[in-house]
Amino acid sequence: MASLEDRISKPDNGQTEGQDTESSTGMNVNAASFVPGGPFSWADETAEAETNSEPSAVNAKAEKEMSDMSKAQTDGASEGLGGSSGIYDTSYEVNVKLSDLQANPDDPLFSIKSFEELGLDENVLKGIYQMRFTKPSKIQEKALPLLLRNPPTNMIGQSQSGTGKTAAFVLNMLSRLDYSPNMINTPQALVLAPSRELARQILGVIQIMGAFVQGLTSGVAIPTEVANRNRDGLKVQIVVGTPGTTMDMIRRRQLVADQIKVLVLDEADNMLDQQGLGDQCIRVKQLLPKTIQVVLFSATFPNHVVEYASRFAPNANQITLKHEELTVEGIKQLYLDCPTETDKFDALVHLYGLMTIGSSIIFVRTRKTALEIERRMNDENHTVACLTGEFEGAQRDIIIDSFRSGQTKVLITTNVLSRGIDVQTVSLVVNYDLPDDGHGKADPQTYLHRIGRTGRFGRVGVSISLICGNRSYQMIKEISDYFGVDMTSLPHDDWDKVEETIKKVIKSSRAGSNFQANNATANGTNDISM
Ligand SMILES: Nc1ncnc2c1ncn2[C@@H]1O[C@H](COP(=O)(O)OP(=O)(O)OP(=O)(O)O)[C@@H](O)[C@H]1O
Repeated sequence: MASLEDRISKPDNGQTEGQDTESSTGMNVNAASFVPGGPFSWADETAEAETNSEPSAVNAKAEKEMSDMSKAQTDGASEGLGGSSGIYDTSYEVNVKLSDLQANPDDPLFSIKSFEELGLDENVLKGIYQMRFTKPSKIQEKALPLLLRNPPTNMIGQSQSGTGKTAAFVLNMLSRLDYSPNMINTPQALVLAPSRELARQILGVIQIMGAFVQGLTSGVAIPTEVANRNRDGLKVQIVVGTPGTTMDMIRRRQLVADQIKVLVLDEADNMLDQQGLGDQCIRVKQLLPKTIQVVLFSATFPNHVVEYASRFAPNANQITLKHEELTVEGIKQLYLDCPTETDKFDALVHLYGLMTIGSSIIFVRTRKTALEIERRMNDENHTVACLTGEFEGAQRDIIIDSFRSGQTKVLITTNVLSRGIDVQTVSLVVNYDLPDDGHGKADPQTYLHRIGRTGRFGRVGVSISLICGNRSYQMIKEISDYFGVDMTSLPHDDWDKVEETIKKVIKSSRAGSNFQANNATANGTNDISM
C-alpha cells in the first residue's frame, strides 16, 4: 500500500466536486461587526438563512422528544463501550488560562473531583444521576468551577468531541436561574446553536438534566410552521435557538430578553466564523443586557477565530487545547484509495456489505450528491435516509428522530450535521467527500467534527475517508499533518484485506481500553461486527 506521501504525487484524475456546498467555513467574519455597540441597523441584516422563524415553547411534542431522548441516552449508556477516549487520561494537557483567578493560585477550584463537590443543587445532582453520570469529564471538572464562580465570568472552553461540553454549560445555566414563581415565564438563559437538530438536542439535555428542578421551563427558537402563528411568544426560562430565529423573536418581542443573564454559543467557532451566523450572534448579543455571562464552547477554535471569540467574550477564562491534542483516541481513522469517483460509490456499497454497523453517517459535500447516494444505496437494497439543509424543518425533525431512535441506521448528510449531534450508537463515519475550505484546501476542523459523531464519551468508532485523485490525497495529508495522526490506508481492490484491517484497528482500540466505564458495562460490543 502506498503511503500518503507517495500518493500525493499521483496525477489528478480531473474529477471536480459539486458547488452546492453547505459548508460556509473559511468565510471570515468582518472584524468591524465585532465592535461592541458599533453602528447597527436592522436594515443591514444579512439574508436570513432560516425560513418560517417561529417560537416553539415546551409542548407535548417536546415532552415526547425529551422522553425519547432520555430513553436513547439511557439505552446508549447501558450499551457496551470499548476503547480509550483519553477522557480520563492524564497524558494530554488541558491548558487552563485563568484571567482574574490567576491572582490567587491557591484557589480550590482546581481540586474539584466529583459533581457533588461542585456545590450543585441536589435537584440538579439528581438529574446528573438520572443521566448516569457518576464522574465529571476533564472539561466538566475544569470548566464548571470557573463557570459557577461569582461574579460570573465569561468563558471560552475547548475540549475534544464527545467529552461532555453540553453538560458543562447546561449545569451552569441550571445553577444560575431564578426559579421563583414570578420568574417562571421569564427567559433568563439563551443558548445559540448552528442547526435546528443541535438546538433540539440541547433542549433535550436541559430537560433531562433539569427534570428534578421544580418549575424549570425551556423551549426552542427554531424555524417551525406552528410558531409563526404563536403571538404569545416564548415565555420560558431557558431558550435554545438558532441565531436567525432567535434574533427575529427578540426583535418582535416574542422573546423578551431583558432578564437574560447567560448567553451560550455552542460550536462557537463555527458560528462566529460564518458571515451570516456570526452577524446574527453579534446582533443577538447586542440585544441582551450588558452584564450577561458569555460562554463559548467548541472542540475547535482555529487561530483566526480566537481573536474574534475573545472580543465576543471579553476577559474570558479560557480552556484550550493544542491541535495535536484534539483527536479522540477511540476514533480510528482510515482512508480508502479509489482510482475514480465511480469507485467511491462501489467502495461504499462494499463497505456496507462487509459489515454490520450499529448506526453510521455518510458525509458528502453537496445536497445533490446526498440525494444521489441515497437513491443509489436504496437501489442496492440498503435502507438509508438523507438529511440536508434544503428539507423543511418538520421533515428534518422526523428524519433525525428516526436516526436517533435507531429506526434508521444510515444517514447521508452534508456539513449541516457535522457538528454537535450526539447519537451514541454511531460507530462509523464515512467521509464520502472530504471537507474542504471552499478554496481547494482541507478543512481540518470540519473533518474533526464529522468524525467526532462517533467515538462519543469513550466509545470506539471508525472513520473512513474515501480518497480519489491528487487533490484529495493532498487534503487527507494536510489533515493528518494538522492533527499529527497516522491514518491507516485501506485498499480498494482487496476486501479481505479491508475487513482484516478494520477488525485489527477495532481490536487494538478495545485491547488498549483504559476507559473508566462509569455509566456502562464495558463489553465493547455496541459497534461494528464483521
Ligand atoms: N460526566 C459524564 N459521564 C458520562 N457520560 C457523559 C458525561 N458527560 C457527558 N456524557 C455523555 O457524553 C456524550 C457526549 O456529550 P456532549 O454531546 O456534550 O459532547 P460534546 O463535548 O459537546 O461533543 P461535540 O464537540 O461533538 O459537540 C453525551 O451522550 C453525554 O450524555
